[in-house]
Parts: sequence; structure tokens; C-alpha cells
Amino acid sequence: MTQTGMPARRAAHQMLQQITTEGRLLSELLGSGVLDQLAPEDRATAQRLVTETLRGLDRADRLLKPFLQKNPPIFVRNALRLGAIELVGGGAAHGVVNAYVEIVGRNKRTQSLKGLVNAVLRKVDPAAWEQLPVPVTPPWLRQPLVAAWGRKAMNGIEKAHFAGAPLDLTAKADAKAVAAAVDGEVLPTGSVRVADAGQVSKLPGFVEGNWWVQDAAAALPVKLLGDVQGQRVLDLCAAPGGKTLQLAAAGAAITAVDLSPTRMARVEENLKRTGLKAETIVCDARAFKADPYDAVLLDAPCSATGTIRRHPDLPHAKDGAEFGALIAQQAILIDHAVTLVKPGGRLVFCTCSLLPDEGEVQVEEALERHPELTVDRAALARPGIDPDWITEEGGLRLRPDYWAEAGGMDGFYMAVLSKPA
Ligand SMILES: C[S@@+](CC[C@H](N)C(=O)[O-])C[C@H]1O[C@@H](n2cnc3c(N)ncnc32)[C@H](O)[C@@H]1O
Repeated sequence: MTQTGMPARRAAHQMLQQITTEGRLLSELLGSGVLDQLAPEDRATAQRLVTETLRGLDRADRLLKPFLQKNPPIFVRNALRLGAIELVGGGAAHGVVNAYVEIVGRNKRTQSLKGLVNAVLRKVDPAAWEQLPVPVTPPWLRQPLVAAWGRKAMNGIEKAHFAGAPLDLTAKADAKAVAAAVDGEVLPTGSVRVADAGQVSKLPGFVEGNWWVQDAAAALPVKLLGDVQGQRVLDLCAAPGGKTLQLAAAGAAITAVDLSPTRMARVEENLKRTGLKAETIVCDARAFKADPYDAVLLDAPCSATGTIRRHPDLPHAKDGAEFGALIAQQAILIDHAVTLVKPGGRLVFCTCSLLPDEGEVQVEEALERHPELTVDRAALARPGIDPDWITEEGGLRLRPDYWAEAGGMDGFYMAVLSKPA
């Protein structure tokens, strides 16, 4: 672990507080300029420290529990958690303990607990860390996931969440050449995996736009469309544009729609860097009107529970309260997307969610509302797709515990629906 200074620790503590008490997401906090006052190396340290703490939160709590007679206030608990993670990561005990004693001492409401923080952190034994179980997901999310996939699979999913994610790239043209340039490997589905990436923008081929960052699971929905050369394709909910770039690189004429102007600006940056072309339209996909398309891709807003390997803040910031609204919005988006598919055309519905309500169930219900649609199972016969991943209704279910030995994949659901000619 690199040297951790007080500004980075204070920022990490502040972010952990906002995530665990205000339901803020780390990406929102980073975007809001919370780290702008810090030197670049402190910014990176604060972000790494808070990410590692969130990933190991349940384990840090177990490590600390024997030394706490009752749960201290969350401000203190978060200081203890960060301190424990630093100690386990090899931080010098004296410096770590003093730092978190100081953070707790600066707050009038918690200054009387400085002694507790000092005593508890001094007792932490970093060697005990490896003996503790894999961190468990908070119950609000664990329960529905165990109900959907079973306990054994959930343990595998939690292992994958704890391990974090490697960096996956999608090549604009030649995956083998990209793999050779970045010292990566080509996965069975065609994505390039980089085990030890470092700073993404410094990897060979970034400036030239030879590839973009995209998890191997997230790259599959576009592949299910097969050859789209010369087809008119609508990418609904397109930002930051990973799928738009894939479709453009495959030679389709793309219209990319997203509600968020800031996120659409990222699609435009990505198009510029890669030299690819797409029409971009900022608007609510539910109100978008145009002549029907050969294919529509709907990557609907969802719980994002498939991306916890890279966003360990999510289970600690959220409580599932917005799931109902997201599920309702997905159904409305599907119904509208169906109107934008021409006869004989296809709709790919996908979400980066682990919840069947945002995947399998959504498609089953869509088929009831639109009996003219059929599920295109043949579209799933693609290189690297394990037949065990195919679901009863004919969709593709991907989970973080798949490809465990090779570094896992994001949780995703996708299905191809065909309209009669
Ligand atoms: C899962 S992300 C899409 C990821 C993107 N397809 C990719 O591959 O990079 C969902 C996107 O939906 C957008 N969104 C949410 N509600 C929307 C709506 N009603 N209309 C259009 N876009 C919407 C969000 O701004 C967000 O960019």
C-alpha cells in the first residue's frame, strides 16, 4: 500500500459517510468534485481506500466486532472500518491508529470516543483477516438473490464481488492485435481481458481509438444481433456508448438516444476518439418517434446489481426502494421500443441486473403483452456462450460467478425478440 496521508483519509471517511448514511453513490460523489481540492495522488488513494473498504465492509465489521461491546455511531464505525482496511493492507499501525483517532477527535459529537478508536485499532490483527468468511451482501439484496439463484451460487457471486473485476476491452477491429498490444488475452466471446491494467488512458491504442472499455458480458447484447452491416439500428438508453460503438464498428447506421445530456457528451467523446459515427439524440426514449428500424437495442436503466464487482458502493448506498419504479419504467420502455421495430425486425432487451424481475420476468411479461413477438433462441448460438446460460424463456442469463477462474463477468440479462414480417 502506498503512503496514505491525512487529506486522503479525511476524504475517504467523508465519502464513506455519504455512501452509508445518505445513499450517495461513489460515482456521483466523484462527479460532484468532492476530491477536487486534493493532489492527484491523494485523490487516487482516497478512491482506492474507500473502494477497498466497501468491498470488504462485512469482513472489516467481523474483524472489529470482538473488540466492540456495542455498535458505536456510524461516524466512528466508518473510521474503524477504514483503519482496519489500512492495517490489513499493511499500513504502519502507529500512523493508521493516530490518523483515525484524529478524524474521530475532530468531530464534537464523537471526540469522547477517541480512546475507543485507539484501543480497538491497536487490537486489530491483520493476520486474522484471511481466516474470515467472504463478505456477505447486505440482507435487502442478498435475500432476493438467494431466492433467485440459491445459496451456493450466491456464495460464488459474493466471491466474485470481493475479488473485483479485471479490465475488459472491445476492439474496434482486431481483438488479437489489441490483446497483443495491451498484453491481454482474447476471451471466448471475443472481448480482450487485461489482468493488470494500470491507468486505462496510458494503455497502447487508447489515444488511437483502437478499443474501448466494456465488460465481456456487456459486449454480448450487440453480438446477438449478428451481422448488422448496412442496417438501421436504434440504440435506446445508449450512454456512455459501449454498445453504440460496437454497432457503429460493425457497419450499422446508428441512432443513439439517451435522456442525459452529460452522459451523451461521453458517447460523443467516445465516438470522436474511435473515429466512429452515430447520430446522437438527447431525449426520453419513451417519447422518441421515428420510422421503424431493422433492429432496436434497449439497454434499460436498472438496479445495476450486475456491476457490484466494480461498484461495491451500490449494496451499501441503496436499499432497493427504487426497484419498483425501475421495473415499471423498463416495461414502458419495452412497449415503446416494440413500436420502433419494423416488421421482420428484432428487439434486443438487456439489463445489467442480477434480479429476474429486471430480466427473465420482464421478457415473459412482454411476451404476454405482445403475443406477436417470438424469442429468437438461435441468436444465442454464438462463440463462447455456454448453453447452460440460456434460460427457460430463451434469454441469456450471465452472472459474476461464471468464468470464475478467468476473472468472472458482470451480471447481465439479454434476450432477442423478433417481430413477424
Ligand atoms: C445501463 S445505462 C446504458 C449503457 C449503454 N447502453 C452502454 O452500453 O454504454 C442506462 C442509460 O439509460 C439512460 N436513461 C434512463 N432513463 C432513460 C429514458 N427514459 N430515456 C432515455 N434514456 C434513459 C441513462 O441516462 C443511462 O445512460
